Amino acid sequence: MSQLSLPDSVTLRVPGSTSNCGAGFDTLGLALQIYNRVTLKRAGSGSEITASREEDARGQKMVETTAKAFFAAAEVERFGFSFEVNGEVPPARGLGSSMTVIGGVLAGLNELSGARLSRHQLVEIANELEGHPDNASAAILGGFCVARCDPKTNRYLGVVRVPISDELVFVVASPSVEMLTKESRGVLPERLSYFDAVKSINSAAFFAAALATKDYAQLRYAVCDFMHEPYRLPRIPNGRMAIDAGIVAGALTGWLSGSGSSVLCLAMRGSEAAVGQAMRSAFAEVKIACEVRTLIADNDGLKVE
Ligand SMILES: Nc1ncnc2c1ncn2[C@@H]1O[C@H](COP(=O)(O)OP(=O)(O)OP(=O)(O)O)[C@@H](O)[C@H]1O
Ligand SMILES: N[C@@H](CCO)C(=O)O
Repeated sequence: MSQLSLPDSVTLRVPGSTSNCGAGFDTLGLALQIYNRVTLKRAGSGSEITASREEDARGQKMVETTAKAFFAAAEVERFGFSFEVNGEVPPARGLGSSMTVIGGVLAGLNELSGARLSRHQLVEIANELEGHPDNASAAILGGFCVARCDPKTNRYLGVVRVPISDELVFVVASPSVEMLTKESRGVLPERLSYFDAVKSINSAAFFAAALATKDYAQLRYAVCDFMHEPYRLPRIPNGRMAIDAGIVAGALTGWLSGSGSSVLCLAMRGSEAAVGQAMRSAFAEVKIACEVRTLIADNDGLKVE
């Protein structure tokens, strides 16, 4: 592509996502139809990166780090740009907000520079930045993603991606408390008991196979995690109760979304009102306000608008 035909401005629509899906820690990710839009505008000169508005400043460091990684990987000359992030994905609630920013910046710079990195190359860079490929693969590629990394280097190696039917709904309760992934990873233990690992692998493998083959009846109570939820969920008052109440009200199963603070129930279409009400009531018992959203899966991943 000639330099002359490159755009000066680009907007990316990037889906939020739920990751881990219980025991698929750092491995399973599922894109949801809730979006942020990341707009990048090339600066007239220089290599400065600036937030377009005051409210975008919280993303400054993340955008700078992402841009640095992009320019290095794409081997293109750095240029300055401004950025803004708009949309519905609540920050620090376990719905992949950071990946909407990282994915949007990577794909945006790909467009502005004409570098033409593939989507899998973008996932590879995003995985290096975040340290895990679950949200990265879901946000960039869409659908339900089982992502694989090199066990020695943690380099992203590839993904098995399954589109998810809109018969399934994801009822997400986001309590009013922010939970940063960095802090939420800090509460995890250094070691895991052998049989906690065995039980977790059993649940993650069963869940992925049942979802991929649309054997939905077998998803009931299918999520049992011993890797991260026992350490994180107690930090969210009535978080476990909200998931259990959703299941009693008709959901198939549920989990802590990403690193929290949202909790999520997976249900067949039609039961979302009862499930949402039950989840909201569980948080109301401990006087925690929460926003309840009923979402379906996004099967497209990020898009240039
Ligand atoms: N709309 C936004 N504008 C700018 N930066 C944002 C925005 N949303 C999120 N961020 C950045 O992402 C950080 C939150 O990322 P974090 O990984 O802690 O949570 P998350 O991505 O919402 O959750 P999870 O990774 O568990 O799904 C914020 O501190 C901020 O730096
Ligand atoms: N797998 C990650 C997702 C959050 O980005 C975690 O649970 O920490």
